[in-house]
Amino acid sequence: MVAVTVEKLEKVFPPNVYALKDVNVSIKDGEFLVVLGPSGSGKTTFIRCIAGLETPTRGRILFGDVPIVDVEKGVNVPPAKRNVGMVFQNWALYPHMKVFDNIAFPLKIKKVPKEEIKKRVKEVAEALGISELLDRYPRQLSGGQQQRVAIARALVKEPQVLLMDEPFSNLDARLRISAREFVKSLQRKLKVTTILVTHDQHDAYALADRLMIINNGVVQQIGTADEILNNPANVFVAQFFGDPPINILEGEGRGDYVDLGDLKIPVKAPPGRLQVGIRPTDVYIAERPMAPGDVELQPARVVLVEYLGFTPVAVIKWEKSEMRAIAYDKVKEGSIVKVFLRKDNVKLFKDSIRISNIEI
Ligand SMILES: Nc1ncnc2c1ncn2[C@@H]1O[C@H](COP(=O)(O)OP(=O)(O)OP(=O)(O)O)[C@@H](O)[C@H]1O
Repeated sequence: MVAVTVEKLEKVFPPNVYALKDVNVSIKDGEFLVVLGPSGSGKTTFIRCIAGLETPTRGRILFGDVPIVDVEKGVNVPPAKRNVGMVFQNWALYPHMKVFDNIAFPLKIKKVPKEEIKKRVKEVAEALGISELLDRYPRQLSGGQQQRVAIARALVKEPQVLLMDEPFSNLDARLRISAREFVKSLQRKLKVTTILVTHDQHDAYALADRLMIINNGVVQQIGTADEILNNPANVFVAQFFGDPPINILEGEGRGDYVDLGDLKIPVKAPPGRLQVGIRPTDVYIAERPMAPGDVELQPARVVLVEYLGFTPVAVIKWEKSEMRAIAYDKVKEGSIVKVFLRKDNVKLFKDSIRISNIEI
C-alpha cells in the first residue's frame, strides 16, 4: 500500500480555534496507527485532513513520496483522487439501497464496468463474511453486520489508506470486542495502512501497532502501547492511557525518596516539587513481597474495594495520601494492610513532564 507522512500540520478554524498544532507523524506502509485523545482534542480534524474533507492551514501530507496537501505550494488533491477508504462513526449506509448497492456505490461513481463491480463486491463481501447479506436492506442487519458493510464499502475501491473515525461507538460492549478483533485481523490480512480515531483506550490498546495521543490539538506522544504505558511523556498521557488509572501524587524530592508528607516513596528523586506516578499494578497489598526488589511502604487503611475484571483493586489511604492498589490477599474495607511497591516502575514528573530515571 503506501506510507503516510504528516509534516507540521496545523488547522485553525475561524476565528481562532487551533484544532491541530504542528502535528508530525510518519505512518509506515501497512501500519495500524490509532489516534487517541479526549473529546475535542482534534482527532476527527486530523483524519478529515488526511481524507481531504478538511483543508489544513499549514503543513504537508504525503502518500508515499506524493504530496496530497502542501499548503505552502498550494497542492490540495481532491478527496476522490486520494484513494482513501473511510468508515465513519455512524457508518452512514444508504437506507434505501440493498447491501450490494451500498458496497457497489463507490465503484458506480467511478463508472467501473458492471461485471467488474459484481466481481469486486463479491470478493470483498466474502472477505468480510457478509456474502449472504447482499440482498438485504441496512435496517434488516444487526449493528455488527452494518459495520462490516460500511467497512466493505470503504475497502471495495482498494484504497491506499483506510481511515476509521470511532467505528465501534454504535456497538454494545460484547460486539465491540468482536468487531475490534475482526478489524485487527482484516487489517493484518490486507496490510492496508490504517488510521483509526478513538477516545477509547481499550480500542487503542487492542488495535494499534502504534498510538498517537493527542490533546488540545497537540501530539503528546507517539509509540507502541507498551512504550507509552512504561514511559509516558507527561502526566496527561500517564493519566489518559492505562486501566485502572495511574495514581498521581504531589511530593517533594529528597534525594533518596519522595516525601508525600504522610508517606515516603523510596526512589531516587531530584530536589524540588515532583509528581509521582504509580500504576495500581505496581503497588499491591500482600503479606510479603512478590518479587525481589519490591519494597514495603508504611501500612495503609483500606477505604474501598473495587474490581478490575476479577482482580480486586483497593483504594488505600495513609493519613492524607490515597492510591489504588491491587489486592492479592482478600481485604476488608476498614482494615490496616501491608503494602508493597515495585519501585523500579515508579514514574516521576516535574511540572507534569516525565523525568527519566537516567536524568536523576
Ligand atoms: N467546523 C468547525 N468550526 C469551528 N471549530 C471546529 C470545527 N470543527 C471542529 N472544531 C473545533 O476543533 C476542535 C477539535 O475538534 P475535533 O472534532 O477534531 O475533535 P475530536 O477529538 O474529534 O472530538 P470528539 O471526540 O468529540 O469527536 C474542537 O475544539 C472543535 O470544537
